[in-house]
Amino acid sequence: MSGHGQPIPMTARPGHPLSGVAHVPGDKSISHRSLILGALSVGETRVTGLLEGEDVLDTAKAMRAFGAEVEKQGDTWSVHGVGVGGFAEPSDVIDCGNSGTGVRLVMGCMATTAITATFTGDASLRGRPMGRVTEPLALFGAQSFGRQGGRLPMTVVGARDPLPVTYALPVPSAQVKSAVLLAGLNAPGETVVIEREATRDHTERMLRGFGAEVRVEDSAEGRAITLVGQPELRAQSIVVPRDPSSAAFPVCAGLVVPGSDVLVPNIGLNPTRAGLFETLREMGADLTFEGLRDEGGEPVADLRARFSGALRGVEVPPERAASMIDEYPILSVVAAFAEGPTVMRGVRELRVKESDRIDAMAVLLRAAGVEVEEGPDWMIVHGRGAEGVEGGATVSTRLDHRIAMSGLILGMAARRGLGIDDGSPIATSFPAFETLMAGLGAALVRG
Ligand SMILES: O=C(O)C1=C[C@@H](OP(=O)(O)O)[C@@H](O)[C@H](O)C1
Ligand SMILES: C=C(OP(=O)(O)O)C(=O)O
Repeated sequence: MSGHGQPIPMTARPGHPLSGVAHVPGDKSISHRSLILGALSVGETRVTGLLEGEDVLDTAKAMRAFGAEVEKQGDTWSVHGVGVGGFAEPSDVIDCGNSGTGVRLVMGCMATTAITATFTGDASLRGRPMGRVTEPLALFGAQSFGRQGGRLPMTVVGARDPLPVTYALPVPSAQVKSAVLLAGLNAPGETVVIEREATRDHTERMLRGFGAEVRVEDSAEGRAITLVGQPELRAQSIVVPRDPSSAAFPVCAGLVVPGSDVLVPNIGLNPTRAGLFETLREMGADLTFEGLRDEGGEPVADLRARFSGALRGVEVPPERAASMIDEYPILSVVAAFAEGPTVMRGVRELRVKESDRIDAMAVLLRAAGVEVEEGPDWMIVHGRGAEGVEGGATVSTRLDHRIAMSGLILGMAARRGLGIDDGSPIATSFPAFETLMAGLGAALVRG
């Protein structure tokens, strides 16, 4: 839904150690893909553990607009798909709200069907670049007409006789990779995407799970993913794992709030998503993976985060960026409490998320008394270590859920707490955040 209603000012105060068990919601990336691949399949896909955040609910609405039946029955979501190439033309504008993943993946999966759809979103999404998706979609024969700079609202006219495509990603983006692969579903022959840096691989894995033929080969140019077009996707039963990007918030809170001991069970540690946890361990965090096991071919563990007061700054390897791209805002909060500088390079993509996250975090941390340096694709946070973080400010969250949650966690550990002007975007990815953090003992108030 465009817009988030009334802003919800919130304040986090220090002095309360966090303890207990935090069950975070379902993975956002896998939730979007479950609905989309279910809608492109023949038969009924049943999904449990779906993230019921605004981003994913907007994708559910979009799938209904293209003709799939999507409904919730008890704890299970049911999707009756229309099959590859079976999308109907929506009768109204598709509003993807705050979700880059939603709009880019849905554009991909309609772009090789002879229908037209117009997309929009909230003020944040209308400011984000769509050319990165419409350029490869044009190679299939799709046309697009948007605002200047490739911005929403945008109309996509699907290709009548799509051609298969070979495309080398110019940016490390799983959203672009996925849009091209989803478009390739309804093109004859083989569609190939080549990525220099491995990004999250849920689309490849799930396409295989739904019965498509997907090959992955490593070559000198990078990772080549080949999809054989026009498969009949078969409906599946999906259990969505819990989201490591949401787990990052209670985990990092446990590391920076004195006296804390927090358990976050059942978190997927797919290597294309787990870069933050590796980085935190390099910083000397008391973070353990309990009951490490294999579930559905992916490593899963219960994460236990304990405050130790012994965090040190590190240099995050740029090649790790894709595996923790959504976690830099909360990492920069942990870095503020560590001893010495934390250097983050190769993070240009942060500038085109729900907000310019380098700028948003630099402004937030400086307002809290932390020194930050930044450049086009880098940021250095000068950790305060034993001196502690002052806090005390009220900062703008810029329609960005991750900035909002990162600000509140900083406030739980800073001497004078921290206020945010609007916590409403948190509902896009983590609607239970406030209740869950309060359940651990955090002092969070509205206003
Ligand atoms: O494919 C996905 O589900 C996502 C990919 C990432 O975006 P990019 O692929 O644009 O980096 C990430 O930031 C987003 O939250 C989810
Ligand atoms: C970048 C994010 O999401 P999206 O691109 O789907 O809006 C995010 O959740 O941090």
